[in-house]
Amino acid sequence: LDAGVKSSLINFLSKLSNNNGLLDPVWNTTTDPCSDRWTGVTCDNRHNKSVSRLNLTRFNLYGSFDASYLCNVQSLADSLSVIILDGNNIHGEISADISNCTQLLRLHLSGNRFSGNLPGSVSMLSNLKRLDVSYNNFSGALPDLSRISGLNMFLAQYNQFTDKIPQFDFSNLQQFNVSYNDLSGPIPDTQGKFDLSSFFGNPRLCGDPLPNICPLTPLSPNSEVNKSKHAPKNQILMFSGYAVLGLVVIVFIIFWICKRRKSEEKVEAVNKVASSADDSTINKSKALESSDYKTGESKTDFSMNSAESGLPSSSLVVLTSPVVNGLKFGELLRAPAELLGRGKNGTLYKIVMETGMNLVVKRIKDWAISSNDFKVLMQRLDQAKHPNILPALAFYCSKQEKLLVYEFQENGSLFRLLHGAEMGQVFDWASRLDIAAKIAEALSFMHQELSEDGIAHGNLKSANILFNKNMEPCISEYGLMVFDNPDSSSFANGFKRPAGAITASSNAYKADIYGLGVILLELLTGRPGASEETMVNLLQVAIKCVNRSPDARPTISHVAAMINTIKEEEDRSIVSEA
Ligand SMILES: Nc1ncnc2c1ncn2[C@@H]1O[C@H](COP(=O)(O)OP(=O)(O)OP(=O)(O)O)[C@@H](O)[C@H]1O
Repeated sequence: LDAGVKSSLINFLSKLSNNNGLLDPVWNTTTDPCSDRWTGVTCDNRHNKSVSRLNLTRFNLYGSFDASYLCNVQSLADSLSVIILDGNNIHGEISADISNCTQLLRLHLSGNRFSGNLPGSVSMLSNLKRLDVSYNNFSGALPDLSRISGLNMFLAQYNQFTDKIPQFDFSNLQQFNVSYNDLSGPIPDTQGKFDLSSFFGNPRLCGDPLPNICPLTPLSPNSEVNKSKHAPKNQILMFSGYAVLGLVVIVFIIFWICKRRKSEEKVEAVNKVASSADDSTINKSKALESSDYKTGESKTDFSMNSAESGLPSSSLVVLTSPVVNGLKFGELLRAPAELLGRGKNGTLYKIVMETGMNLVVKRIKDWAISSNDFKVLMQRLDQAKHPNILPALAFYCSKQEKLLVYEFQENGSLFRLLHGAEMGQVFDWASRLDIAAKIAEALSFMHQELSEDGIAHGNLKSANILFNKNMEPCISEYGLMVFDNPDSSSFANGFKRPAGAITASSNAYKADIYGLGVILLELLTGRPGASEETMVNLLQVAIKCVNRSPDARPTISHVAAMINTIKEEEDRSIVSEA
């Protein structure tokens, strides 16, 4: 390969010092990126052996992304169609040189610490199909990408973008998300293609599909009405109306904040004396463990017991979720409930709220964790957000009772899909591989994000992979590490968990890898339809994951990278076959 390309790649990587030395020994001047298969580099051998893809997902890269090394070297820029740097620790700004990578189809920078503006020069990448800058610290206005007519994915959630949403060519966009930024003003007409979840978390955005209606814009000075002789008087009246309205809103907000503070103080006081009150609550509510929840009209056993005990409604902590704003404990208790399952970790109930929303309450038994540690754990988990992880919406904790509230997922679990009554339905190989890649990515994100806190999933299995309303797989019940006696533990699908799969929290990450391996085996042992080579490759990954020795199991970043490579090879072969 061209020496210039090789040295640009090495220079590019040298700016991204690698913590665990995974790439450095492989990428060096004495080897060839294509013939020696540099990690993360894919070549197009049909066109004079040129570098077509760079996928360095989760390689612990730390440093800055210097686009000039990739995009200012003509022969590299002419062939590079994919740059994926998801899930690293890359910081700094993206230089305008990115626009010289004119052949780019995919630019994925999700889950890093990029900051500054997303440069306007991105809009010159006219071939771009997918742009993912989500989960970073980008700020400033979103660039105008309306000229990129083929763009079908734009993800920018969880940044600090400001100003209005510019015009996009929504007719081609299939995925669009700008939630959790600081955008303002009216949402452009998306042709009804995207729902609330694409825009949530921007308090100053308004208009469809958000519930808040945009305020009427003041008439322009040239409008006919303003030309009338009463115009100045009308304007004064209108603006003083706005001022009065603004004042009322401010007074209301101050009043509301004071009220909230007061109730928070109350909660703290209540929590301090909670232990004695809680004990009596639990004793009462424990009685219901013997009799199941009843669905329907009448009050549930749970509601009666808890109501009697006078449990403070404020003891339910609602996390930062737009889904259940203002959820009250009393509402949960009053709502009809249905027993979904009794697992080894506790009992699960489906709750139908008055609003029609379906929630799930997980009641964990005998978890020897202090209320304070539980709160810290829940808040930490709430900060590590990933689209394929089902977040808890709220939690309640007392000395012995821990409750967790989740959104009910109508589409069921992977376990049900693979082994349940619906197993006859079409569930092709591409979907299985996609699920494997997404679960591995999500778990990799969580392990990395929570590595300092030592929080693993602890009970990863196909019954805990739920499909959301878009049939995206989501890992549920993350972080509820209720460890059991490893000898007695087996998976519902018949795979035996080996002794040592879960023994201590230090080993819990490896237990997650084991759980993932079992899920991969479940995905593999379903119906055929895949290319044999791809299945064998995935099988090899699964076998590595379920190694009896926890130390011999790969890390999650390796697993995610291996599955991604398999998926990309499969995608490529499908494209070339087509
Ligand atoms: N949020 C949810 N929405 C819809 N179904 C759910 C949700 N959470 C769990 N389920 C399903 O409810 C059933 C019971 O869940 P539960 O967590 O009690 O079982 P389990 O995973 O076997 O138990 P444990 O986690 O204690 O080992 C499972 O089939 C699970 O897939």
